[in-house]
Amino acid sequence: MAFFRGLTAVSRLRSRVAQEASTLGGVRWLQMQSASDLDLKSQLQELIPEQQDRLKKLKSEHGKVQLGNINVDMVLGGMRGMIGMLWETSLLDPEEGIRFRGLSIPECQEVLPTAVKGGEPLPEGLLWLLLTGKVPTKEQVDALSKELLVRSSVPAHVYKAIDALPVTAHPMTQFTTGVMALQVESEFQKAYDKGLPKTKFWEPTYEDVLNLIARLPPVASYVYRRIFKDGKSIEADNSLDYAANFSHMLGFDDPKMLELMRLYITIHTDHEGGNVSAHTGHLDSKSLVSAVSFVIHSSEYAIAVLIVVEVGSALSDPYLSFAAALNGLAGPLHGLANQEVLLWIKSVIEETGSDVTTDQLKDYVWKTLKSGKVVPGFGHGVLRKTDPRYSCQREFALKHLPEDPLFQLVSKLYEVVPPILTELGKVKNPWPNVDAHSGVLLNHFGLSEARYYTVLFGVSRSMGIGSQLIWDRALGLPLERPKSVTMEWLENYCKNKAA
Ligand SMILES: CC(=O)SCCNC(=O)CCNC(=O)[C@H](O)C(C)(C)COP(=O)(O)OP(=O)(O)OC[C@H]1O[C@@H](n2cnc3c(N)ncnc32)[C@H](O)[C@@H]1OP(=O)(O)O
Ligand SMILES: O=C([O-])CC(=O)C(=O)O
Repeated sequence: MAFFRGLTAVSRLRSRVAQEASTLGGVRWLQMQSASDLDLKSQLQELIPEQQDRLKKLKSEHGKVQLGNINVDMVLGGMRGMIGMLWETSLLDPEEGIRFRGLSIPECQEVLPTAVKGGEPLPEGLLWLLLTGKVPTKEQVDALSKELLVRSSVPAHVYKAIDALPVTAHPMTQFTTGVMALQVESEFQKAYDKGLPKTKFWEPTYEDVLNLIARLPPVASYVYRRIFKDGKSIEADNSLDYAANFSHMLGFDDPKMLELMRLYITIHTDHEGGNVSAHTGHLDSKSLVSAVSFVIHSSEYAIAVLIVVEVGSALSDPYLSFAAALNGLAGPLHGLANQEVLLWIKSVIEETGSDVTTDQLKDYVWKTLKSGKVVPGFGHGVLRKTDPRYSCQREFALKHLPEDPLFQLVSKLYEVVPPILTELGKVKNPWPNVDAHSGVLLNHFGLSEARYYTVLFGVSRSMGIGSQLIWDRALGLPLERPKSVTMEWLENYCKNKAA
């Protein structure tokens, strides 16, 4: 499998598609693609043996090669910089940001199929790329859109489980509850119970992941309409692609909003494996935590959970893993930051009025810091430059909503916040991250309920976490179980080392 790097890779890709197209007669080639060319699972079936051999070779030839030293700071500092996990779908560079299977965000915007000419990439295309490492044709993307649509029906008990919660429950609580309720349909769990051999684990995992991704938009929009629109839900429009249909079910049909949703879902999918949500999903056994927390909310649902717990800690299915991931995403230092940013921006305006001056903004940032809070949307655990996900959202705003007052405030914050964070002397990255920008874009098109934003993030992240989970099973990756130590152990170790 080719993993493409840099712009040269993009041109290589382009010429490969062009070559094949001309050999077989241009557009006709596209029409002549066989059913298996258009079927994602068949594509994976071909790729998996190759990758299994690759991993085997890596292990046998280079298994003992050292990847660096672990020091005490790393152990005490949240494992920053420690390489400890295989994650095939994306890789994060501190300076240039995320690459999905080797392609940067601008490169994805250039080569992935779009719904409108020159528009934003279709997230189905990114899903195909994450899973196969290959840039799909428009026909492949359309086939995947249809496949997701076919898989998208949600059993009634899911909505009942959500309805068991008070309408005031946080949207993420309601959303995760819906995901947990979907779990009762897990193909993986059924196959595992029947004694499916390990070599075939990836197949029901694939079914679960695709079903999960397909069913998240109806569940997520149900939560939105339940909380903010008096429970009046909107039917899916089967003529639309994944992101557009999601936007439609939420109640937003402006063509620019559909484009925003395509961009939003594309860029939030994956951020290599060490971020809180991806790592939690990968770790699997953490799912038990979310399973148990659910029992508190709904007795109807608790029955499902108790069945799951029997297999959960050994090999959790994609629903359990993803629910665990969502619980991590719901933390304010991670995915909840996009909610926090808009609320914070609105609080600035509340305090200073809409014509906020640079000095007023500086004062407000200092006030936030002095009250012991972080400035949401700035800083990062890995990145050391402006997040390219921020930059592409800024490009979108410059193109579609340059006059929006909140966008202008976000632009002002870009100038004001980094020098202040730098002045603190401890912040490793003073630049904005993805969450600094998304809220004002959504708000512009009428999706102004900030508390809901992390649900959108969750829908998108299912594509990254789900894709890697399929590969985890295909490659037979083992249970993750790093070693922990006590302070006493570290003190003794360091004393002995010094002696
Ligand atoms: C999708 C995402 O998850 S992107 C991140 C979304 N989160 C946010 O935007 C919240 C604001 N940002 C932050 O809290 C942090 O920058 C994080 C959590 C993203 C990264 O944390 P770390 O890797 O620990 O960052 P870093 O090493 O720079 O932290 C050093 C110090 O600077 C502080 N710091 C970092 N960013 C900020 C910030 N935006 N505002 C105030 N202080 C900050 C940290 O709290 C830490 O302080 P401490 O030593 O007193 O505990
Ligand atoms: O990479 C991280 O730690 C956080 C982040 O930006 C993401 O998960 O999207």
